[in-house]
Amino acid sequence: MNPICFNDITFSWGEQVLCQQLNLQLRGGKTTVLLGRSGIGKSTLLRLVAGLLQPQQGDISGLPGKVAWMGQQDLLYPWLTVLENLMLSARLNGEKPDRVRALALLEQVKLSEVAQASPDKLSGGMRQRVALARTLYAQREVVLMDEPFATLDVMTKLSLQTLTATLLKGKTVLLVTHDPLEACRMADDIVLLHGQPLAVESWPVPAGDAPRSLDDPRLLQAQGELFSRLNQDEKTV
Ligand SMILES: Nc1ncnc2c1ncn2[C@@H]1O[C@H](COP(=O)(O)OP(=O)(O)OP(=O)(O)O)[C@@H](O)[C@H]1O
Repeated sequence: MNPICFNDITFSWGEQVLCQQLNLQLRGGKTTVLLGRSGIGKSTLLRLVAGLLQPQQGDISGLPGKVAWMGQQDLLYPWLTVLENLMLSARLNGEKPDRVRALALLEQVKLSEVAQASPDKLSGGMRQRVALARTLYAQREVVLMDEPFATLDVMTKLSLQTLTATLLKGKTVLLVTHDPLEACRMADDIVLLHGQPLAVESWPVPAGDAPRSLDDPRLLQAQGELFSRLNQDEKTV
């Protein structure tokens, strides 16, 4: 699978130069986590990849025509059932909805029993599982995730991390998060963002494949080291 490359990207919000001739390569078929203090520019980079923003200079290469997006808000429609929400992209694209595949995905995220329910009847964690199934239904090679678990309680978050890392294996995933533990559990590659204009730093991931188990003491040690590094950045602001 192709890498996604930021080639000499310059982007400013008015006078604020967010990045200047930024170069970054994301491995194809792997999960890259972007970490950095609040306001550093993580979401802006994600939106540049999604094509929602255009750089003033440079380009991003290696992208397929369409990418999937999963954010903090699940954007489920309450007037559609869970199953209909899953298959909505097919309807919007004028394709025949694949009910069998949608039901199989609901089974993978352990929500078969609520296929005909309204999303309004589900908990926050269940709704994000529907959003994950909808992301998988779209069958995109590239998945962009902007803090998808930020609003969930810690136990729900941990189980969603495991499910997501398992089901998205093999796709090119770019995940923005504030959470060092999430990064250490889910990443194949970790990229730290510092400064303005942005500089990127590659950070070592803990041993083993994602999703990494909480039982592994190396995970908690790696989380601590990453937390200290991020804390240094906070102090310099
Ligand atoms: N629509 C906008 N117009 C002007 N400036 C913006 C806009 N969106 C973001 N910015 C600025 O760009 C910078 C980076 O914002 P961005 O949302 O990308 O950061 P972030 O790292 O994702 O932050 P957080 O972790 O808090 O979500 C911030 O200084 C922000 O104020």
